[in-house]
Amino acid sequence: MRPTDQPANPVAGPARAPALEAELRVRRGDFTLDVSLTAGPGEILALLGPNGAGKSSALRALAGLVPLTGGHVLVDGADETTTAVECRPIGMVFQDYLLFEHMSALENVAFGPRCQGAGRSEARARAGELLEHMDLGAHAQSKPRQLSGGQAQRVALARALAVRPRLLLLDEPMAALDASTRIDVRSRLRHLLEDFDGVTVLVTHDPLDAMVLADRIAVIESGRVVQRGEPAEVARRPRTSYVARLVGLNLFQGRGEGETVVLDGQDPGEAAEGWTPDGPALVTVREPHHGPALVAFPPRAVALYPEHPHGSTRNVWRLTVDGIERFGDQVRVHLDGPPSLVADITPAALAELGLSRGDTVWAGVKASEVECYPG
Ligand SMILES: Nc1ncnc2c1ncn2[C@@H]1O[C@H](COP(=O)(O)OP(=O)(O)OP(=O)(O)O)[C@@H](O)[C@H]1O
Repeated sequence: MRPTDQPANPVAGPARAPALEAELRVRRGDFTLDVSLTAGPGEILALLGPNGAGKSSALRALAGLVPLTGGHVLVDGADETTTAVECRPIGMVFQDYLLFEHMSALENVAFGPRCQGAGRSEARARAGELLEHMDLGAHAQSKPRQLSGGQAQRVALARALAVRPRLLLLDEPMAALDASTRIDVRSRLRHLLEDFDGVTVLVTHDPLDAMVLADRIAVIESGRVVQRGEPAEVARRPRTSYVARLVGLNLFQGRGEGETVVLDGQDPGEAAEGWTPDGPALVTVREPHHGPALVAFPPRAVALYPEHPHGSTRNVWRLTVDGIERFGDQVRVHLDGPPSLVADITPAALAELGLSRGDTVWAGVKASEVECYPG
């Protein structure tokens, strides 16, 4: 039986104030990780980053699977830094789920509670509740090999939640699924975690996972957090070229001088051919900005012209076509600058312009399409 102080919701844990506060310093060979992570009750924090950035190392350090060379891990205010792995209040879902093949789904989920000292019927009752919650009641007696990828993932999630963790660690939980299953599983996972009042830390290198699932994102590159914020903020105002590529924006670094940003490494005095007062090294923005600045705009905001355009477009650069590729129902044109950027245009516009590699073209972006923020 469930202890009387446990809430009826099978996913919720004890009613303490859950939170994560971690400083993680880890050495793995030549690689050093040095990140701080915090998350509030019920929050899903995504660790997003390229291969080898240190995301899994951070997750494993939280779990106690790799030792810290410095820092601490506080869960609900309790210091778990030196707590043995098996005694930490954590649940973990690995990429390949690691379900026990010889056990049924129910037995897999009941395993953790049994290890925690729950009686057989209590553990099975809890496992049954969780499987029902995961919409897997009909599969309780199935062995892992009889389950689809999405079902196996939900059993793994139920198993991780069965120990009533305060910290749920998900390592690339979508990686083993094919593309069509991922879409369904992604939205379902968000829904399943809605009632979990502990902290979830999710590792992914897929920006869509992070955008759809997470309340907050920490972007890790080379063992450091390079950007953190809510998904919409990260998508709108990327701070590194890696993030800009992920969210599909052109990004430049420069210096704000009022409504003009002078791009780094581009001296307006050494303007290239085609220089105009709104020339290649300058970006006009809507709000005045002073000091180090980042400017970002989407490829679809770039219009291409065979001649210098006349009209209200404030940013006009003469660029060279470096490559052309299909991009959904659009065409992506890679342009060599300064500034080097990508433009998404329609196939009809491409045909009209008759562009090919090496051609020069005029690119225009309205100031109202440019996002400018402190660099
Ligand atoms: N067991 C290990 N011993 C030594 N170095 C390791 C070990 N595991 C990982 N590393 C190194 O630590 C660095 C970070 O790896 P980690 O797996 O944490 O990155 P990641 O961001 O999770 O990457 P991926 O997305 O490829 O899984 C890498 O440079 C890797 O080579």
